[in-house]
Amino acid sequence: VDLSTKVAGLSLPNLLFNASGVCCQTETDLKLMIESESGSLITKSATYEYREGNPSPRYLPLPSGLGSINSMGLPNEGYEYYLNFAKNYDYSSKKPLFISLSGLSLADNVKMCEAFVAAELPCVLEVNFSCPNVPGKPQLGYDMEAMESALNVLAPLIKKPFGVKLPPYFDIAHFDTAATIFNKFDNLVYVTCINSVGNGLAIDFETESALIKPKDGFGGLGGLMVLNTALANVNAFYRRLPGKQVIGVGGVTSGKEVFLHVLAGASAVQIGTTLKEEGPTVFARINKELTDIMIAKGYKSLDEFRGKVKTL
Ligand SMILES: CC(C)(C)CCc1c(C(=O)O)[nH]c(=O)[nH]c1=O
Repeated sequence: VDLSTKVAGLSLPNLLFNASGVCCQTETDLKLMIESESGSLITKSATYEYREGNPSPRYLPLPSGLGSINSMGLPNEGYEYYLNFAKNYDYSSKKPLFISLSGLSLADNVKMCEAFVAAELPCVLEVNFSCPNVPGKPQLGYDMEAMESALNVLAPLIKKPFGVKLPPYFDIAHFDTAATIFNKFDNLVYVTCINSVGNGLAIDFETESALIKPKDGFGGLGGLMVLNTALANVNAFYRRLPGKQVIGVGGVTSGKEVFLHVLAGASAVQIGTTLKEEGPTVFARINKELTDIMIAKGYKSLDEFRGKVKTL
């Protein structure tokens, strides 16, 4: 990600981009990302067919201000829309394009990957493991055997370097098991941690009602409240995946959380809830805040502190 922001003599790579799902479903959204001061952009997770998604209200910032809840239901334009976008993308812009795929079955993921591989484009493919392979079964990221067998099919098919989007893990044994699986695949070159913290429930005190309509109000949690889970997942996989990279996402509201994600080991950092609430100007603000923090702390490059979180 080399869109360096030249500020105060520091020329840092621009490590910020959108969390998949936010400001990235339509060409209009994606153009806003291209025009923003983000370093990269990623598309909304694509399924084989167009999807309307769940009924609204399906996303809300929480009254507490501590985050958000969503049960979007994978609304997207269908994978051919994003394939076409990737075919027309200006790769000389130096702003890397990531394509998120979230097939409703392994067969769908295979068909979508085959189409992108056949197109031989410079975009980077990312498979969303927060999607169940079979409706009603746990999401792929929480079914270790299914995750490994999916990778046994998809990694050789994709051939080029690719990444996976992971749900948060909360058990050290799960970090160990998942990392052992990922280390079997050389072209799996990065993991993105974390997807929203699954199936939270926001209830309004006055109305005594769930806040969002789908799934009896159950939805993925994002924003500041998931920061510490995100930092743990970034650092756990940073420690366990030598030679691979970790993209951090979760809880970024300012340069401070970006700094913490990099300390935890992140090579790039995505913004979800705060981008949804503030809009694409958030990238200029947070890039400046991060630069100011580095100047205050005397750091000249991100490598000086990436992954260098201290322990007591
Ligand atoms: C949750 C799924 C609908 C299975 C995947 C898409 C997705 C959604 C969504 O489209 O509801 N929301 C998230 O916070 N993360 C996701 O990965």
